[in-house]
Amino acid sequence: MSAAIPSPKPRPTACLALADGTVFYGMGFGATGDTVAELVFNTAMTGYQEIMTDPSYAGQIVTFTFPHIGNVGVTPEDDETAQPVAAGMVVKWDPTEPSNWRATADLASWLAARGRIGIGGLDTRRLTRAIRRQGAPHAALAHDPNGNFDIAALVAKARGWVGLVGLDLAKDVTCAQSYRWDETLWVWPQGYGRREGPGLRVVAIDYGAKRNILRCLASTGCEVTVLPASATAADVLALNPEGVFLSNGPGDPAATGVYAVPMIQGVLAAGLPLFGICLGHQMLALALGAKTVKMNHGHHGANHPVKDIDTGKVEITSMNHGFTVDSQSLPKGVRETHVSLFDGSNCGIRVEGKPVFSVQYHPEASPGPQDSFYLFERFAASMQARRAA
Ligand SMILES: NC(=O)CC[C@H](N)C(=O)O
Repeated sequence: MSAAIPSPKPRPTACLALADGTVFYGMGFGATGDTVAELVFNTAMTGYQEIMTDPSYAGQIVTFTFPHIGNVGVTPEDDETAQPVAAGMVVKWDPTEPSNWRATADLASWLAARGRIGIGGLDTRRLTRAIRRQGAPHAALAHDPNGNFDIAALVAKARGWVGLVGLDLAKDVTCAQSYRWDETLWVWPQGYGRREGPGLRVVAIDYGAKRNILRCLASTGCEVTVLPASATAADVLALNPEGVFLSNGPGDPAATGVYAVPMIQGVLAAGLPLFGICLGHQMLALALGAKTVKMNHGHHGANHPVKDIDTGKVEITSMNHGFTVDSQSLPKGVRETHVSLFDGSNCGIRVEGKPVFSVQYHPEASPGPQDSFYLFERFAASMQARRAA
C-alpha cells in the first residue's frame, strides 16, 4: 500500500512581520499591498466592523482574539465613521460567507473597498502573547495574491516606523467642517428614555468621534454641533454652548494636546460643563496639569471591569486605548473617579465641585455593554442644572 499523499499546503498570500523579526504567514483578504502600524489585540466577541471603523484605531493593526470574525458580514449602519481607519486586521481564519439578515456585503470585499489589508489563518493566540510580551510592537502587514514577499524589507519597515508616541493623528481623522448631528440611538439602554424640552446646546470637538457617541448625546437631549479638532476656545464659545464635549481619537494625546489643551483651558475658564471620552479624557487631564504615558499593550476589548470609586459599583466597559493618564500626576482639586480592575490604571477624573469630568473608557459601547450610559445623562443633567440656576 502506498502512503497517502499529503495535500499540498496553500501558498501563503499574506504575512505579518514584527519589528523583532518574527514573521507570521497566512491567507490575505481585502486590499493588496503592504502597510506598517502598531500591532494591538482586541478581545471583543462582537462588533468587528465598529472596531475597524473606530477612528481611534488609526495607525494600528487590530488582532482579533475572538476566532469567528466576518461571520455576520457588514452593513453601512454599523460604520462608526465613513473613512477607513484601522490600518489592517488579523484574524484566526478567513472570513466565512456572512450569515445575517442585516448584512449588505462580506467583510473581505468591504475591507478591499476601504483599501485595508486583512490576514487570516495564523495563530492569533501565539501572536497575542507576542504582543503582550513585546508591548504593542510595530509591524508590517503585506498581502500579495502571488505570495511574493521581501521579508527583510518588511521587517526593516516595521523597525523604521516612527510609532504613535508624539504623533498627532486627530488632524487626519477629524471632520473638515462643522456640522449638526441629530440622529438618536436606535436601541435605548435599559432604564432610559427620550428627553423632552428645549435641546441643550452642545459643542462636540471631533478628534475622531464615533457616531454612537453623537447618538448618545442627541438621545439625552443635546443639540449637537460638531467642530473640527483645530477649533479654538473662541470658535467654541462663539456658538454660545451650554456644554462642551471632547471626543475619542487616535494617536498621542500629548501631540494633539499641543493645540487642544489651550482650547480646553479656554473652555474651562468660561466655567462650562465639560465631558470627555478617551482621547478627550486624556487631553482634559493634560489641560488640568496632569501627565499621560504610553501603556505596554493598552486596553482593547468589550469586557473591561471599571470601579466607580464614589459608589463602589463596577461597570463592564468597552475600552480602546494605548495611552493612559498617570493618576499620580493629578493636581490638587482633580479627583480620580474610576479605576480599572484589571491593572488599577486611571479610568476617570472630575474637577472638584465643577461639572467637568471625563472617562478613559467608551460609555457609548458600540461594541460593548451599556452599563456606562449614565455618564451621558450626568452631562445632560449638569447642563440642565446650570440652565435652571
Ligand atoms: N479611543 C481613544 O480615544 C484612544 C485615545 C488614545 N489614542 C490612546 O490610544 O490612548
